[in-house]
Amino acid sequence: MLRLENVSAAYAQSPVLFGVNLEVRDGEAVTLIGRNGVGKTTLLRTITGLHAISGGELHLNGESVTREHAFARARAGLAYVPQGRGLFPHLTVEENLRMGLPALSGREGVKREIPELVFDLFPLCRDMAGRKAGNLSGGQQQQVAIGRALVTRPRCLLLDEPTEGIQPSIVGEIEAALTRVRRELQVAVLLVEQYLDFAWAFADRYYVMQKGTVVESGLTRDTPTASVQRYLGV
Ligand SMILES: Nc1ncnc2c1ncn2[C@@H]1O[C@H](COP(=O)(O)OP(=O)(O)OP(=O)(O)O)[C@@H](O)[C@H]1O
Repeated sequence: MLRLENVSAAYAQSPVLFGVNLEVRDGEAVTLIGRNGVGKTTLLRTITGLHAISGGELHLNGESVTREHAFARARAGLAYVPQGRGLFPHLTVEENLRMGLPALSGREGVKREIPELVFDLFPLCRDMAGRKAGNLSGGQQQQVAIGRALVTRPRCLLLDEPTEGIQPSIVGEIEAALTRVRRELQVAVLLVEQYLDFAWAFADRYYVMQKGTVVESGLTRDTPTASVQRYLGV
């Protein structure tokens, strides 16, 4: 589905990612963990095309998209929920959801409307359709942000710390919704997360990043969270 080979990226003359190798297979849930500042957000932005790749190769569905722009990668099935949700606070929930629709242009047989499943997974997207997104709670905004990403009918969803600043009861709802997304839509997920219990409950496999590169990977079910906690400690 998604394969990174030796991917590097930099901010001006400062390298931040060094030869990252990572794979997310069809329908798989993978979590990427690591301390603040190791390059997780930069990696997600590099995958989406929002940040320039300076070396290596990026494959989507078996084809190289290394030189494709963000819009082409979205059309090829990538969707991204950024850290802090990235909603437009002065637009309504419905207007935010509709922002995902342009990525569908040119895709044959796909109606340019919000799929019913988004309302089914996140009923607040219908119940609060006319409310300004900026007036919603953090947990509600996160649900709208995931709903907006699903509007593009992605095959691979990239999520940057969806539990950040969200109360535990809502984390459970988000986990349940994402599990349904995987099962019912066969969407693969790459989840950047600091909340290990959530990441381990959700993901099949994990990667650990340190200083801009992957230093460990494995199956979550074979690896107690205690053994990777040291990578997140101060
Ligand atoms: N716009 C930018 N310009 C210059 N350097 C940046 C920029 N954004 C991030 N960096 C630097 O790149 C490195 C990686 O940052 P990044 O945000 O990708 O890490 P992260 O692992 O996602 O951390 P966090 O969990 O805090 O978001 C850090 O050293 C950071 O200071």
